[in-house]
Amino acid sequence: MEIREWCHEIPKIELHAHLNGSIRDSTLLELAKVLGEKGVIVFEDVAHVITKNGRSLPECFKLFDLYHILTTDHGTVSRITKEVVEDFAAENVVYLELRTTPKKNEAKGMTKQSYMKAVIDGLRAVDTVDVALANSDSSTDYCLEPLPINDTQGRIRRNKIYIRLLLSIDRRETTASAMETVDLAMELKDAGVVGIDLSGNPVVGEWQTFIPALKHAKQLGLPLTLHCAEIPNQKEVQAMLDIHPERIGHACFIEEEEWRRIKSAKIPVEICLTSNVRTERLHSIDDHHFVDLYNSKHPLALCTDDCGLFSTTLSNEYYLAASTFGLDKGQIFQLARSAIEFVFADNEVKEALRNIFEAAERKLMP
Ligand SMILES: CNc1ncnc2c1ncn2[C@@H]1O[C@H](COP(=O)(O)O)[C@@H](O)[C@H]1O
Ligand SMILES: [Zn+2]
Repeated sequence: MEIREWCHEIPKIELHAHLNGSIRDSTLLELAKVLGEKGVIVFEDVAHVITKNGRSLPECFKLFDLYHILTTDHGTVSRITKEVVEDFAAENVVYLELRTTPKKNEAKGMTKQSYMKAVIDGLRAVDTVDVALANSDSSTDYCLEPLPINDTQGRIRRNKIYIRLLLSIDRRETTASAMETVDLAMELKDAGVVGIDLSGNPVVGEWQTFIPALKHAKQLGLPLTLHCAEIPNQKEVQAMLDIHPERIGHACFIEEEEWRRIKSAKIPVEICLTSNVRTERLHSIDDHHFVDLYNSKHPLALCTDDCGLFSTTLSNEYYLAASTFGLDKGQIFQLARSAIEFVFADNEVKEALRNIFEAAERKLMP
């Protein structure tokens, strides 16, 4: 089997995917058309931006503001969640930690709670794959059991995807708003929320603003993953490491001294190759810090970040790593499997994932 196809076939774990960055282009265009007809936006202007290829980091954040206009109602939030999960499942992603920023929108009668309910409703509506969402020790309220479906030959065939949610704090938020998100994450623990992310435009916001909420999360036992060093900011990186995050994302502009800390604390790094290349975080993919981390056996996981925005898939990220850095099938499989150890879900899920990879190894490894 060709390596590209094989990267699609192997089970994969996605740890860094933003809901609104993972929307299908076709859905965005459809939503834009409706809002265009209502006169809320000018469709032609928006269509041009959605289908554009290269995107600088500042352009990405402008685009997110547009996405959020397109997706601000409960029904649309449920729809995009359902589609995003189905798309990841179609890439043989067996565990997805999906992150999203709970949003308040008074005009739409939306609260952070009702936004998250819409996300969870979207997970319930998934019908191409079995969704395992509830923590094993929780009530069965959120246990999702969609009906079996037939494959093209009429046989009943179901794949299963484990989903866990991370609630994101946007760097534009106030301390009070960030605190509210952490409390909501705690409330929704039984519904599959397993941690907190800090994301948003890296040139926006002061680190001090987020400290109370991040410390609060720590005290509540919620693991943290932080968007770290997407732009050079050594002071902030140091402060981020002081808070002992369970994982970090990107880590593009890290000085030697901080790498030493990250490596000695073995903090897993979520690597987003296409995202970093597209947003011009490095001169060439050959210079990516993946190489140093991989060679020094540092814990890392390949992730998509925003598969819609960057027109990628997790299979493609594995193929990119294989073809750029010369990894063979055995190394790629091991890389995919190693991500089990960095998921925020409990040991029971980790054990189930180990079994999935063991079965896949027998089937797919030469
Ligand atoms: C490209 N690198 C990135 N760096 C930082 N934050 C990013 C990001 N990509 C996405 N987001 C964050 O995720 C939000 C969209 O998903 P949700 O509305 O939460 O579902 C963006 O508004 C931004 O805050
Ligand atoms: Zn991200």
